[in-house]
Amino acid sequence: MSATVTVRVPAKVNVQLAVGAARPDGFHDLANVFLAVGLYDEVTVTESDELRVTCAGPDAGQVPLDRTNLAARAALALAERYGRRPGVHLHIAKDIPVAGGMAGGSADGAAALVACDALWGTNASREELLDICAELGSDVPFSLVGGAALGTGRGEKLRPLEAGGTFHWVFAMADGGLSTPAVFREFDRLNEGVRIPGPTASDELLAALAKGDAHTLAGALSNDLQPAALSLRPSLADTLAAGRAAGALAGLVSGSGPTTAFLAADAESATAVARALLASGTCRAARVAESPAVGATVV
Ligand SMILES: C[C@@](CO)(OP(=O)(O)O)[C@H](O)COP(=O)(O)OP(=O)(O)OC[C@H]1O[C@@H](n2ccc(N)nc2=O)[C@H](O)[C@@H]1O
Ligand SMILES: Nc1ncnc2c1ncn2[C@@H]1O[C@H](COP(=O)(O)OP(=O)(O)O)[C@@H](O)[C@H]1O
Repeated sequence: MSATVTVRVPAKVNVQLAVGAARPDGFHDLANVFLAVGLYDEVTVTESDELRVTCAGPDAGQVPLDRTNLAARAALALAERYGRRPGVHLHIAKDIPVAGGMAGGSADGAAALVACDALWGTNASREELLDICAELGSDVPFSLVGGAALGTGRGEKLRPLEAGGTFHWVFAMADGGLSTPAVFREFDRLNEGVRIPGPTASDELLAALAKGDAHTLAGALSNDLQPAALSLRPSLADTLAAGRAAGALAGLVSGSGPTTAFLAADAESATAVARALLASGTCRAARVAESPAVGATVV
């Protein structure tokens, strides 16, 4: 048992996000094809008198440092389950955009859980950790496992998927975030009176993912939340147009947005698309990243 543990955890993009009708509990059933991408946060935990959260990085000012922080909630949940005092300092080195549709908060929750488990020597089983993750949020279990997975239910029930080869992405970060509940509410408003079929994953998309075929994957990318995100943030249409004009195979809103994701044919093309996106003035930053990436890992 060491006095400090650091865990690295990736962001995600949803290569397919099929959304069903609102459930009585307010959530939506999903067919959520998650892919972990190589943009990372790092969470470092150290023994401390009391629970404390600090955060560094360009978006750090937007991260809550109280007990609503998902990293703090994860530490509290594990401590409660094992009858421990949650005395830790959690430091988040944040590179994943905040409220960007890339599951940054979920990533920090999963990372803190793995880090506290190692620091405290609780040796929780994978199933227990996944259980706690699902209590923390719909996206948190995927941040733990990484790679590629199909999330059903509200996204928390995972089936690992094969992802052959490396995919090259460009992420265009927008100014400000979008609230996930607000985007789901806008989805409901836009679909009022519409009969929404049960969400299912596309066989073509899963086959392209398994083969590592970027061109076919590009044609199959889809996000049912995109119209809602565009309705709340119309300027994202300009970013999508700029990325496509710059030679991306395809572009889409990442999850609930407002980050937009572009699939490129190769690393060279990704670099060119990122440069053109930044020059277009339609985003605040453009970053290249590869997928798949491994889930929360002690470093
Ligand atoms: C949309 C997605 C796609 O992966 O990601 P983001 O874009 O936020 O990263 C996820 O479904 C977000 O998951 P997560 O951010 O963990 O959401 P949660 O904390 O579980 O739920 C926040 C709120 O979002 C709505 N919500 C979330 C998941 C779901 N399947 N149906 C919903 O309607 C509900 O209003 C819920 O109260
Ligand atoms: N560790 C964290 N990092 C970022 N945001 C957090 C964290 N913990 C709680 N939050 C809250 O969660 C909200 C959603 O953030 P985030 O997970 O980054 O985006 P998204 O749900 O779009 O993927 C933030 O606006 C913030 O209030």
